Amino acid sequence: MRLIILDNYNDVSEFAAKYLCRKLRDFNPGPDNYFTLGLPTGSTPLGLYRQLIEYHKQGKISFQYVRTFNMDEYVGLPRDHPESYHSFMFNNFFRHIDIDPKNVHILDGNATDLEAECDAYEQKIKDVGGIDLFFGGIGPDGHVAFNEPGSSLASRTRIKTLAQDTIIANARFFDNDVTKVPKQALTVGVATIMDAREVVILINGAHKAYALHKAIEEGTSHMWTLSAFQFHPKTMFVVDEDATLELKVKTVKYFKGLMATHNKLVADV
Ligand SMILES: N[C@@H]1[C@@H](O)[C@H](O)[C@@H](COP(=O)(O)O)O[C@@H]1O
Repeated sequence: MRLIILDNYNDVSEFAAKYLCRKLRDFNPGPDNYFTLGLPTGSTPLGLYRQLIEYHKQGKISFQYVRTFNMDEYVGLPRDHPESYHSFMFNNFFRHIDIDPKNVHILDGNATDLEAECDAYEQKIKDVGGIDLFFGGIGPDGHVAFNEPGSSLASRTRIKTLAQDTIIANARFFDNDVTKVPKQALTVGVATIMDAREVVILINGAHKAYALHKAIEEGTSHMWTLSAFQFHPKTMFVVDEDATLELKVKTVKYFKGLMATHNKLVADV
């Protein structure tokens, strides 16, 4: 595991954006060599998306040969609803870069057969050879995508009923009215993300500090689904200072001591 501790949210976003630039440069995508990216929604990745749009404008990054798979989507929310994850992704990212919309994959929460939709999504990921890099965020209860506490760590893409904590947390996007938040979502499973060749989780804010502690300083538990990544060979957490408030001083000191090495990951961007 890598734990990158940065001063604030802007630095987290910039580090993540530079990391992807470097990754793509090294991968050198082309018509016969697409890079497959897993993407989250939520307020956390907004800074990353803004920074990537900026790098795209500066000609530092192209998404022409990138295909994407999003983590999740609400069930029953019209696709053009401003809070659907379809709208979120196109408004905040895809519309501003050179990705071909046919290379964008987002679960359809209005499919007539939701289970078939989930199975087809897993299959599509397999068919393209898996995900090279999955970016993720977390909820304050340590959920990743919509893998709520108690989700199987072997879970695959499926329908999930949202936990009350998540409904309350996401009410801010629905006029602060919990009754307007959809109660179900389609989500990739923990195992779907575990299959990615690399996972990068962005975490900021004191409200997520306890989840980070549970994820990395204690045992693996399905009550903190983020902790599953202790078994992933290549996971990186990029976090701000506030998110480390519940960590041991020893943990923080150790990883801060590695910053010179970590900075090399984003050098020359
Ligand atoms: N399904 C999404 C998660 O993928 C996301 O990580 C989480 C955190 O959102 P935020 O970044 O706004 O705190 O929100 C939702 O529950």
